[in-house]
Amino acid sequence: MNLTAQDTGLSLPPGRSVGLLGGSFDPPHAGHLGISREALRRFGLDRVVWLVSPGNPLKHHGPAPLETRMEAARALVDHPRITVSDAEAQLGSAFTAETIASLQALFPRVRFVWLMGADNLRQFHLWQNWHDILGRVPVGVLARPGDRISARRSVTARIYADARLPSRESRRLSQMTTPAWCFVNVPMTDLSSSEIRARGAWQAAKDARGT
Ligand SMILES: Nc1ncnc2c1ncn2[C@@H]1O[C@H](COP(=O)(O)OP(=O)(O)OP(=O)(O)O)[C@@H](O)[C@H]1O
Ligand SMILES: O=C(O)c1ccc[n+]([C@@H]2O[C@H](COP(=O)([O-])O)[C@@H](O)[C@H]2O)c1
Repeated sequence: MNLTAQDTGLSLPPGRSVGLLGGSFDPPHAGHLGISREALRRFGLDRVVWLVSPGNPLKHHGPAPLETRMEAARALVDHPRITVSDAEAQLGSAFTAETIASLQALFPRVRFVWLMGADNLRQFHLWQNWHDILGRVPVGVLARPGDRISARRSVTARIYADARLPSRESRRLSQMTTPAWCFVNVPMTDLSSSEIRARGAWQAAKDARGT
């Protein structure tokens, strides 16, 4: 990796707490915005970065082109402390553990927190080097309709039960020694990219822009 911190386009001041919300964002929607705002507040973060992924290793559908998803994400984000980034594609990493390791090497004094919806906690133990992710960064999990209970009963939740930070202490998450994770109940939005794709709304938007 010959990339510098500047090449990533991310301006992340040392000492700050930065939440990383990785996703396909195919397309981005109000649910992503909602959990990002809640993560800023509930986990006491200075910034949330949307890491628009080249592709989720566990999903088999080919996502829309990265540039189309980046453009849609930028158009949707309306918050000064939420940033949209294609750093993962620049880093050339397909897996989250690798992405986090690279970002930590580029921004050694930033306190990163991995963010995800409850659906991802349910299958987190299938991710590559998932123990390594939990060893590297605290993980903030946000409620998602239909997944609150299964997430809390997940393999990860059971194996890392002792590393769970009670939700009333969620603002301490970024300061915690790893492994640490915290599940917060937040106002939920019943939106998903797959449902939007199924409705054909994303295709219609892409057609309208000619992409
Ligand atoms: N409505 C939502 N509530 C809570 N978390 C969400 C919501 N939508 C997305 N997320 C979380 O945001 C991150 C990125 O999600 P992603 O881009 O895959 O969107 P998605 O709606 O989950 O897509 P798909 O329907 O294709 O699975 C994931 O951690 C996911 O759990
Ligand atoms: O690293 C892995 O093995 C891995 C497996 C599944 C998902 N992820 C990451 O989880 C994030 C959410 O994925 P998605 O497609 O549900 O939006 C995104 O950043 C993916 O790269 C990562």
